[in-house]
Amino acid sequence: MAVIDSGAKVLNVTKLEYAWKKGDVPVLRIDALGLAKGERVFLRGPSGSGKSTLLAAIAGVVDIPTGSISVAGTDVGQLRGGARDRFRVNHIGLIFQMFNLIPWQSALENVLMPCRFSRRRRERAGADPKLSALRLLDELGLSDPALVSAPAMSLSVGQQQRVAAARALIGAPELILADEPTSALDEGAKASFLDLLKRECESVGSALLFVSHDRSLERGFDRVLEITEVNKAW
Ligand SMILES: Nc1ncnc2c1ncn2[C@@H]1O[C@H](COP(=O)(O)OP(=O)(O)OP(=O)(O)O)[C@@H](O)[C@H]1O
Repeated sequence: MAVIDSGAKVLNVTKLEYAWKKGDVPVLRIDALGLAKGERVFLRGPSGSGKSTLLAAIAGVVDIPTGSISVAGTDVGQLRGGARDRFRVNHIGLIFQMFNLIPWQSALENVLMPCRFSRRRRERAGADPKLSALRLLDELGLSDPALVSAPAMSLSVGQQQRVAAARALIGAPELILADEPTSALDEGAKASFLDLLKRECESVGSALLFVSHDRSLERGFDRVLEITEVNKAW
C-alpha cells in the first residue's frame, strides 16, 4: 500500500470540459478528479471514452479552454509554450502506448533524457544520475550491460517498455501518467511489469495514474475509477 498524504493533492481537475474541435460535442466533461500525493489510481473505461484525451490534457499537450487542471499546485493551463514544456519535464513522467523512445539512442541515454532537459529531475536523481538510471533499469529487469548500451530500436517491446518506465521515474516526478503501456505484452509480462511499476512509484514517492481498459490489471491499486462515472460527456 502506498503512503498517501490525503492533505496534499498532486492532481486536481476541476470543471474540465474539452472538445477536440471548437463547437464540437465535448469528449470530456469532468466536475472533479483528484489524486493524493503518492496515490496509485487505475482509470478504466471503454475504447473512445476519453482516457487518452484526459491524460493529454493533464500533461498539458492540449489546451483546455474550460476548467482547470493543477499538477503539484500549478495550474497547467495557465502556462504557455516553453514554460508548459519545462513544467511537464520537471513534474510529470509519461509512459505512453508507443513509448516514444529515441530509437538510435541507447537505453541508458533514453532514461537520462529528462535529466538533460530538467535541472530539477537531475538534482532529484541523486549525486550521479547515471547510477540512478542504471539502478532503475536493473530494478525493472534490465541489467545486462549489452542491453543497457544498445540502441532502443534494437530492444524487444517488453524491454522498450521498461526503458520508458525508467525514463518516467528518474528524478522522482510527482506524477506518472501511464496510458495502456502493457497493451503489447502477454498476460504474465503485463502483471510483472505492473508490479514493478507500482513498487517503483512507491519507492520514489510518485503518484500514478494508470489508464487501461483491461480490468485484469486493476488489482493492487489504491483506487479504481471508471471513466464513464467520472466523465459526464460519455
Ligand atoms: N487527435 C485527435 N483529434 C480528434 N479527435 C480525437 C483525437 N484523439 C482522440 N479523438 C477522439 O476523442 C474521443 C476519445 O478518444 P480517446 O483516445 O481519448 O479515448 P480512449 O478512452 O483513450 O480510447 P482507447 O481506449 O481506444 O485508447 C474519440 O471519439 C476519438 O475519436
